[in-house]
Amino acid sequence: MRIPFTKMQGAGNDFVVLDETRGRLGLTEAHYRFLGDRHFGVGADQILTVRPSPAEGIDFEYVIHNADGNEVEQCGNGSRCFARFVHDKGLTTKDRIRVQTMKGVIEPRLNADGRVTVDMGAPVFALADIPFDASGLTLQPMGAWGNWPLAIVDIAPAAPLLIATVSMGNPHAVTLVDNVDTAAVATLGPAVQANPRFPQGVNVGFLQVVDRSHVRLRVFERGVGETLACGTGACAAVVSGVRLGLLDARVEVQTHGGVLTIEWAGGDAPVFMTGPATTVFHGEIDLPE
Ligand SMILES: N[C@H](CCC[C@H](N)C(=O)O)C(=O)O
Repeated sequence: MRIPFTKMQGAGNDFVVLDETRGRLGLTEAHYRFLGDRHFGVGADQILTVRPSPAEGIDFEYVIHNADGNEVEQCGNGSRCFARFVHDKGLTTKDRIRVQTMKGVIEPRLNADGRVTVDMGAPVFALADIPFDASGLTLQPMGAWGNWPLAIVDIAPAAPLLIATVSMGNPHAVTLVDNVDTAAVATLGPAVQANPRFPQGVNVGFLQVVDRSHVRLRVFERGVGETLACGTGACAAVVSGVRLGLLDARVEVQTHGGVLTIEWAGGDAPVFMTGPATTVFHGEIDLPE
């Protein structure tokens, strides 16, 4: 079956975008893996599928699959590209779009400067909702780490790693590093992901605080590996930094793929993410049977 697609990227996090507003394509997990494959398919970190409104007051549904073929709850950079896609394709004339994802409703807004701002909803900290299995762990105030539970996860090589866990709809573990350029992303990322205390896996963020309104971030993403940027990861990192008393309410996040601006007023306030959304090319591809 030959299908049309649009290749997009947001701060270097790249996507294949599919339009199912006029009917389902009936893709399998293997098809999503093929589309994400950088050698045998198109190549992307995630595959985003746009579907019609599922309910009154919602404009679209948006389904996200990682390159490994698994469906996931949320994608921040993808939500900006989704908004650019439906607007540029004439599927909506709205600049503020309400869209249902697996884990809630988010609201991207197209700005005059070409960037997109997304209300990503409020962060979730309850460990069971990450989910993180804290059984047998002693969670206690960790001095400078503030007075909120921090998971100490014994990660080989035999060194307890301090991480902050938070959900933006999808699971995140954030750890502080002195310099993202020398952080052991390729080894610690998979090690944290493999830890059985994350029963649904986890995106692992490596956060370097430059000052109270500027950070650098690398993320080893669930289902992909390290990406050039991770939108929900940037949200999770800034939220963790604010809760640790290290960051102000508006932070510029420098990633390998570009800059994201994250704003969070604390508590139950929603997290706002602003960043680029770029169409790279349109194409067609024959899917393997
Ligand atoms: N890998 C993530 C999904 C994509 C997140 C990322 N690309 C973003 O921009 O938020 C997960 O499995 O939860």
